[in-house]
Amino acid sequence: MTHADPASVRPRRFAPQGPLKGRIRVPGDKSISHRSIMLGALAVGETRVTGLLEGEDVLATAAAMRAMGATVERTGEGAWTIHGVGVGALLQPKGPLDMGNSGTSTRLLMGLVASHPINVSFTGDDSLSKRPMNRVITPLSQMGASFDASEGGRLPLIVRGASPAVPITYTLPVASAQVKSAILLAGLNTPGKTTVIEPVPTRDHSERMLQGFGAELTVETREDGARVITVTGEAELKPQVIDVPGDPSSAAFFLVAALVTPGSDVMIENVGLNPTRAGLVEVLCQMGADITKCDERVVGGEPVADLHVRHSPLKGIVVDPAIAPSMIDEFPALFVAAALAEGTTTTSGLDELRVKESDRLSAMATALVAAGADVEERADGLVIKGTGGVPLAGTRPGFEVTTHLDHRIAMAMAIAGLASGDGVMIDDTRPIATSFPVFEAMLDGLVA
Ligand SMILES: O=C(O)C1=C[C@@H](OP(=O)(O)O)[C@@H](O)[C@H](O)C1
Ligand SMILES: C=C(OP(=O)(O)O)C(=O)O
Repeated sequence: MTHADPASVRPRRFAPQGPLKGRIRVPGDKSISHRSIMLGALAVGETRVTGLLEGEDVLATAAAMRAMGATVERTGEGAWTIHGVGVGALLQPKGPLDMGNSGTSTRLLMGLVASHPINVSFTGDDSLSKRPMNRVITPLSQMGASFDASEGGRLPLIVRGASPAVPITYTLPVASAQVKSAILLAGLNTPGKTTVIEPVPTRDHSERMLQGFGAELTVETREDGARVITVTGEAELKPQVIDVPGDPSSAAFFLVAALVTPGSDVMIENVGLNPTRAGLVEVLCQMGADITKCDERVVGGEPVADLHVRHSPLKGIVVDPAIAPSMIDEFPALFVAAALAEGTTTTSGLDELRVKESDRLSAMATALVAAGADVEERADGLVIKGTGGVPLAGTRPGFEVTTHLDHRIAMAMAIAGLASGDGVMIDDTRPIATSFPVFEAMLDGLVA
């Protein structure tokens, strides 16, 4: 999709609606879907995946793995089979790999390519081309790969893989599961042991899935809380059958929508609640949310539950910055909840939000103020004085929220529209398809 094409933008006003009622099942987890395809493409034999997220980001990963030799086929809704090439056997793609809007595809695939004897060119849309890649270029260069990147370490860029690559021990300077995963994936085809030390735990889907595919991978937690993750290279991965749980980052929008819309009562089925992802539910409960975890179970090696959520009066809190990595993509949704809560919500330690698909601190502050909220933007967080449940005014006629090619800004502000007097006008809903193509249909179904 070319988000940049002005002729095809899809603006929409999200109007106030009655209560949200019913049961929904959000699509599969984006992080796990990317990794299922990548590891399936490296295992010899047939990997079968169900519940795969068929969003544009994951489709970009699928296309890239095909271009490097794997067979990746859709067999039904969310059902995919992958025949991998084996670790070390990725092929030189014929042209550039278009990563679209997806940071995860880009950084993880840069890791995979870095230890293969191939040269790969990566391109992306305007949003992705602004995002920092030096965070992966630095460790992957230490492993022997070389890079021709655009100014400031950005896309478009070329990765020249090293063969053999050199194992490293690397301490993450930023809390980033993408950087961690890029190094571990590079380590798969590197002789010896590659170690990543993460001072602050981040989502651990790569570790879980690498172990599931049979890689030799150990995780130790040091006394200071840092995690030391070591993968042994020249691995042989065994194909798997994977059922992808629902994405908590997608469920987040419906949790907040139900909480802020009077009379709402919604069951969200099959939501992944890996502790490295479940921060939002904890923070919302601290704010007074009525959320019950039902039928807790394990799906695809990940903890899962059905979440029963009912409209609740929320109160503002000071959000502990230590919880940020476990809800890093959920802050846009949380900011909307804060705008409708009683009292002040203070967030900090969120510098990473400035380098996502957009600068999410600035984009959300601007958007919420335009919708009538009281927001102060600080260097590393937002301070939001809530209305105590009184609907926001909504955007003025002729004004629209700019989503900056950022799906999460679009969805968060769509939810704000439900709890507003005049609704919220969004400039372009197309970015939503990167992570949650059925978002609007699901929302429209719940308020019908
Ligand atoms: O590893 C992943 O799948 C992801 C890691 C996070 O990014 P960072 O590693 O940049 O924090 C997150 O924001 C992104 O949506 C998905
Ligand atoms: C940051 C996100 O994704 P990515 O980094 O993969 O573009 C996101 O989905 O919120």
